Amino acid sequence: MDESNNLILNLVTENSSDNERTSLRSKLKNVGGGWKEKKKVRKFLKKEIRKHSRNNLTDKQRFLQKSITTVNNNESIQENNLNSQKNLVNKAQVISSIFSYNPEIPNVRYDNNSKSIDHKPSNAPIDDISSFKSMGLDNDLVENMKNKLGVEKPTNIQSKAIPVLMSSINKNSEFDVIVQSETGSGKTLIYLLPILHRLINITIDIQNNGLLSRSIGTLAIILTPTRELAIQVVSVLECLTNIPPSKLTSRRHLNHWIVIGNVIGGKKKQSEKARLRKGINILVCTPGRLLDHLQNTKSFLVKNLCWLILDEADRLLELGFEETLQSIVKILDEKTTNSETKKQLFSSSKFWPKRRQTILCSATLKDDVKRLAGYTLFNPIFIGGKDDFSPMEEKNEKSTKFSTPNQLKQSYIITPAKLRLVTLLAILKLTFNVKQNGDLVNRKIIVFVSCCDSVDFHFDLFKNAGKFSKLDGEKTDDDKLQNNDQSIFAIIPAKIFRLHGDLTQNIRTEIFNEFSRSNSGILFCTDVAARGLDLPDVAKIIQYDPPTDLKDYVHRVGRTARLGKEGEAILFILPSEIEYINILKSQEIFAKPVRVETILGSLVTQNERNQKEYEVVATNIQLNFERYVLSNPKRTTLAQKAYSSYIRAYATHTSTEKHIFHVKKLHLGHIAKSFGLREAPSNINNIISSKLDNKGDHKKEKILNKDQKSIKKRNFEIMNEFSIGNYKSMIGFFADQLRNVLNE
Ligand SMILES: Nc1ncnc2c1ncn2[C@@H]1O[C@H](COP(=O)(O)OP(=O)(O)OP(=O)(O)O)[C@@H](O)[C@H]1O
Repeated sequence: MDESNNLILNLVTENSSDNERTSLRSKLKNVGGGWKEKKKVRKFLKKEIRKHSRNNLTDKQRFLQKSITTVNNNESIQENNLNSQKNLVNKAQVISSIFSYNPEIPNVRYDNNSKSIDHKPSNAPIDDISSFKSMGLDNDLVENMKNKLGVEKPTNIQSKAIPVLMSSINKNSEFDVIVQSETGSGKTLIYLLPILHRLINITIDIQNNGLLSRSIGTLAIILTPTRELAIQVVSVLECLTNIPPSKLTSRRHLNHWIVIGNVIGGKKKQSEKARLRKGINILVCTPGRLLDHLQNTKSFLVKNLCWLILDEADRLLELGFEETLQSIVKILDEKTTNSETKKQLFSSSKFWPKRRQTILCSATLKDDVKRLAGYTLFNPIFIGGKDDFSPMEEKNEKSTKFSTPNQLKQSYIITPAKLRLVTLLAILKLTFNVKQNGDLVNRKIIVFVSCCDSVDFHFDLFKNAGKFSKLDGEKTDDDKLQNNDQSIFAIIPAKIFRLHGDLTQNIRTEIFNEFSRSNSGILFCTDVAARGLDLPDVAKIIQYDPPTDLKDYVHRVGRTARLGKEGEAILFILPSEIEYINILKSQEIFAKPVRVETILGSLVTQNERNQKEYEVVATNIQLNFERYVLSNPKRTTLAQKAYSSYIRAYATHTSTEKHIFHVKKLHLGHIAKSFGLREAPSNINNIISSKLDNKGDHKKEKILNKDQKSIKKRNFEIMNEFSIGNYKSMIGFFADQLRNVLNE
């Protein structure tokens, strides 16, 4: 007995290391005697641990421990296991604060002298003599744009690209165009305005001869990678084409025959077929649904197609889309051959294109342009925001860097995994705590995470955890002590939203519209919201998980600082991911470091900050989160799923970044904390290993092959809707990863 006693006194202190605890565990296993004797020893040990730990605690630590004890007492999960020696050790681990055993934060320069940022907006409308009218665009169209969209002066890229597209009207040739420019610089209008200008003038040229009606079929197809973007483009088109009737006879009808519509999946195909049969002249669509209709809807008329637009072209090229895109182009080539009637129609006005024109645009068109151009474009001209326009060959010689708007303030915060959740809360609190004329200012924030399950988890946590003790728990003394922290949740006066590819289309559309319209809110989302979405007045982007592809960094931060407006973006990285900052620098993306202590310090007053009182408050917040997560099996499952999907999504970083973002580098226990869990779920590999257990090599290979095939089949469905990291959908992916490891 004495021996055991010494053992405990030596090992279980607040500062005892993991090794020491492990050694205790192994020694306890060796306690001899019958079960009664063992039970006695264990009981004694538990008592001694508590006594000793209590004696060694400072006031602050005692407060923390008290909170934890209350939490544990309330939690059946913990209680069920209380008698096992294994949990005695785990319990000691729980006591360790989120501020201990964290990896060292790499030394970075926190001064403000790092490369100064040119704050002059780079994507704003330009203040010179150029105007939409001087580009030759139709007067009524320009007026309508001014009245309906408030657009008067072109942006830099618009003043470059629109005249190029317009110039082909009077030439005997048509050229394909690639447009690359910053996010929020107005690329949508670049391709829409010239098309509408032509259609209006065609209407004027050949009115009353019966050729123009919606039954002419689809004249323009605009392809977008997400349904939300398609819906957005349709709404811009509807504004632009809704031109009031003119008194002038020649212009009276203008574009009354132009029908706009979308086919985007997630809706009944039958109703889409019926609309296509009647005729949709400008069709906005996602690739999968378009291909489906091209293959299966006989009445879908594309023989007169004049324009093919690939919005966010590089994304359309990525995994799951490229094959679809090639099939689309092939079918369109076959179906748009010249016939006599078509020749007759096209000779009726000089505004008809001489041949089908293709336009590509994105903020991140780089090396993939050549590949894409190979099968979609003919002799294209490249127009860049910063470069002057040049032929494609020249463009391929240059290596274009990604560019983000000049006025965008970018920063990063190196946060140990255990501190992530409280740091996120502190940033949100800081952002919403800004006052103007005595009132809290409204803010819209987007928080990007890597997977759908993580969106669901954070959405639920930030929506409900603050109300938790009032709703679910009885008020204890500790709750009273924590009252201060309850107000921390309450201080976020914003509605919480979520958006990811796993939600039904109706809900997605509803959320997208509501967040668009509201002037305050926090949107947790996957990269489904990264591309092309024009959500007005977003003040800040938080990349809580770094993107798995550098391009997505540019698109994510591009949801703010649009059209010359100000904006902020902050990136969370783990200490092990610091090299990512060099990757950003190599692309001339300069972010300034922010100290995690500064952010957490904002949770308390200036004075308390100096005494590190914020550690107490932050630990308490974390405890609230954990208590919320563990209080109900559904919430625990949500957290576990989010944790597992996070790990899987982490494994999808591109090969060039694998040395930075490697699952092996993650401390799983610490990551679990960031999902409000006290330990890493042990079933992370179970999904795959249970499938493989007790199977011979041949069978294992068969299972992996099956998974491989099914993931390919699902590629389009899953990847194009950005639902990566969904717990179920990633099983196949994980099998793929496992195969790679086995092959290595
Ligand atoms: N010249 C302009 N003046 C004022 N507003 C404009 C102008 N051009 C476009 N806009 C508006 O700016 C917003 C952003 O435009 P758009 O979505 O086309 O940008 P983008 O370059 O395609 O961005 P992203 O790369 O993120 O897709 C839209 O609301 C659009 O109506």
